[in-house]
Amino acid sequence: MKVLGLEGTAHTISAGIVDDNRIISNFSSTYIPKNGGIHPREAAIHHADNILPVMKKAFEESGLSPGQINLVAFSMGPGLGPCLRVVATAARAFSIKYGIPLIGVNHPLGHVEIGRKLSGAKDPIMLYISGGNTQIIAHEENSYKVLGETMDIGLGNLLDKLARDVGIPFPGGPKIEEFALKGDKLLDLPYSVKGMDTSFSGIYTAARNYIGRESIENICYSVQETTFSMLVEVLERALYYTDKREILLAGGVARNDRLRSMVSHMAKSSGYVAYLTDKKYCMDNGAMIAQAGMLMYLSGQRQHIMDTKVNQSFRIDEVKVPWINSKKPVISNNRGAEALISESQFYGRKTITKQRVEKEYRNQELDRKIRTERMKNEFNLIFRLKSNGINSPILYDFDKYNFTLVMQKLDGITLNKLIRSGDNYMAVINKLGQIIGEMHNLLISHGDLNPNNIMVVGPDIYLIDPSMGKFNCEIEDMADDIFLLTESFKNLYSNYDVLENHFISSYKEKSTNYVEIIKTLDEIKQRRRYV
Ligand SMILES: C[C@@H](O)[C@H](NC(=O)OP(=O)(O)OC[C@H]1O[C@@H](n2cnc3c(N)ncnc32)[C@H](O)[C@@H]1O)C(=O)O
Ligand SMILES: [Fe+2]
Repeated sequence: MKVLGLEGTAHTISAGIVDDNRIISNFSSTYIPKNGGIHPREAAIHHADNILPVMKKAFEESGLSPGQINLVAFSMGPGLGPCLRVVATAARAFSIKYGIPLIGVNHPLGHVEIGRKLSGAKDPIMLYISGGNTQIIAHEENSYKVLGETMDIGLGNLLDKLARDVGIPFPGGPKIEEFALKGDKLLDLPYSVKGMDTSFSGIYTAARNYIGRESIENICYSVQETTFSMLVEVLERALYYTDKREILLAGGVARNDRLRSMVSHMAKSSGYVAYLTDKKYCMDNGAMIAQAGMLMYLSGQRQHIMDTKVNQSFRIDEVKVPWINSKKPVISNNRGAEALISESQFYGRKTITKQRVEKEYRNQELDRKIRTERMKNEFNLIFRLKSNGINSPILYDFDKYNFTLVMQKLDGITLNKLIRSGDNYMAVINKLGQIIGEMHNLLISHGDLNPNNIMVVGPDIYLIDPSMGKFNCEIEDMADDIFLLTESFKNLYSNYDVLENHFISSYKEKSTNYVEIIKTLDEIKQRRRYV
């Protein structure tokens, strides 16, 4: 079948035509703001002025006439309201005029589906990075799940804002990449990873403060090294948790060669296969919308014109994706997300040796800094937890030169496995709420409170790997812990709100500050992109 795709969520208006095998044509026009960021109304005017010319060009290039099209797809969201409405109106008009079906497509779905199509990836972990989004996505059952994402701005947005601060017009990413090639000094920037979530606004503020004091080349270099390392780290964690073997890099920022090489390097050294979307189709384009629309249509999805209302906060996890057959995750035990784990013995006791190995893909100075901090932090926080009566493995040895910790081997099952096995876990959830409440009363946050870091050992619950946690933590850190845990319930269990409610109610029994913490939790949920 032949599908016309129309895209215009933000800066670019584009028309693309695909068939079952290939991209037949694609044509775009990008709005460049005269000053400042994208102005939604001006962008919409640009799109309205240019939608017919780009469609005409796409048809000319394809050699097809509009009457030969079988389906028209358009990006229904997320994006800027006025821009979305221009595209939706054009798509509806085309559908009515030529009497063909109309389908509204989720924009991020377009990015990942064109990437899969062009690269041949089947069931990858996807790192989707654009101006508006930064997400780690994986398919499970009937939809794509967002395993982690930015807690504030998209990485592309950071790059565009930083570029604008030094007088570079949109899109800033490519120019930042050029400058970064000439930088070599790593400036100190916050490294903001929590579980599989990231945040970029603190990095933007810190980077902006270097303007005028450090060279623009070194600022760009440091921003890229830091943010890309964060993303490859969360990508690696996602691969570990899901046990998928393929990686797909998509979205506008995926054009960046340094990022591409870091992802390829990580994949190669860990035995994964990296698929990188063809650079030509990383930025917003009509072909990607056509491709996603075609898959939706072929899987039997139909929309009446009344169902095609634009949705500025449309999320990829709301779409049904039955065309992928993803395997059930199997968690491997011998390789942690960021460390080698081996069974060992310490004076006759069964132990685990955890070594944080060098990550060759990232800047070596940054790598040593992260590994040292994480290892020390894990040691200190486990010690604090245990001395306050919260179960955590006994520590036997610490070798800072080899980045190694030796700790008690726990004979138990992770909460992740327990929930997936369907065994009775409600009592565990209740108890966990109390433990986390007590931990927060001690002003300790865990930093990566996901069900893989919670071990159930007989009647007891143990917390493992608090290496990203904090002592003397803030309310925000505590709320982040709860956010991370309850979000991961969503990916584990369809009745996740039951788990969440049980957890929160037992947490409230113990926490002395829960009113403020829950208030902050609600703010975090609101702050999340496109919620
Ligand atoms: C909702 C939708 O409008 C939005 N689209 C979007 O942000 O445009 P996209 O084309 O996917 O990505 C553009 C971003 O990609 C960045 N970019 C382009 N080339 C780059 C490069 N070589 N290095 C780094 N960033 C680059 C740009 O600076 C810009 O921030 C999205 O996908 O979230
Ligand atoms: Fe995009």
